[in-house]
Amino acid sequence: MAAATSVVVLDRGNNTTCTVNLHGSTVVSWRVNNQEQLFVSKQAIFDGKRAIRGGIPFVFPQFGPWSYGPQHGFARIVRWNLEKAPERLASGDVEAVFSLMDNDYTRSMWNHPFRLTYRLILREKELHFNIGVYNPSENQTFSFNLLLHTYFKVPDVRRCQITGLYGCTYIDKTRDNAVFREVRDVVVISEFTDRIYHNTPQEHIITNVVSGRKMRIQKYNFPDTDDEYPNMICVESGHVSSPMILLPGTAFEASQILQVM
Ligand SMILES: O=P(O)(O)OC[C@H]1O[C@H](O)[C@H](O)[C@@H](O)[C@@H]1O
Repeated sequence: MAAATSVVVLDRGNNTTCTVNLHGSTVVSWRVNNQEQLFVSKQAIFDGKRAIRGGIPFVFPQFGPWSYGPQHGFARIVRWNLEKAPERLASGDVEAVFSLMDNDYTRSMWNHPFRLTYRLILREKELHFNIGVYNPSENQTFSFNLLLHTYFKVPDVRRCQITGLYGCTYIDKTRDNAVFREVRDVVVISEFTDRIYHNTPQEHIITNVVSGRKMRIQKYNFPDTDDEYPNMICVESGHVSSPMILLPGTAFEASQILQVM
């Protein structure tokens, strides 16, 4: 188990909490009225080294296998800083900010200065994620992938439907990365599925998550959606099918809102 000091809890009251492990700034729990919304594998290892299997791992600067470092990059396996401890806003919502900068370890794989900020706001039935990527270099451009690898807890993935994928092309990783076009208005998952959908709209709804409710995903600057199966459902907002290029001295922002409906 990670040391207590590695875990930051945003507590909105009414048994609505969000727990973040500083290892990877991984959201490991989001409870709404005491109902856990996220899946964490029973086999998840909290050794401060490996990626936490479940919750919301932060994928940066690479999505997928990487010749210079670990799969899905380093952000999910390094310790982040708590930039701003959880604080109650006037609205009653609770905000916390996490950050990560380059160091010798990140430079050994990816030789760029960078600064990531990850701002979370816990509302009554929502969790907001605001990500900033900054390139402080004076002359070097870098490119990256970014993805929030969200594992939703579901009673039975075969009963979930996902909206917002109609007409999108996708890469099917279970079929040698062949490219198809989605023809269904709502996608149901009846077998192991691992796909990247391109240019997805800003909103998806997943039906039949915990307590038979719906989950709304709204996203900004995340043009891709990845989904996956066994006894949970991963619907991930990402910028992965083409690299995001960041010029010196500029910043990129992306955000996601999860809402229990
Ligand atoms: O096992 P991990 O490195 O955490 O990756 C978990 C999964 O991430 C993404 O969803 C990929 O599309 C999958 O192919 C991969 O299995």
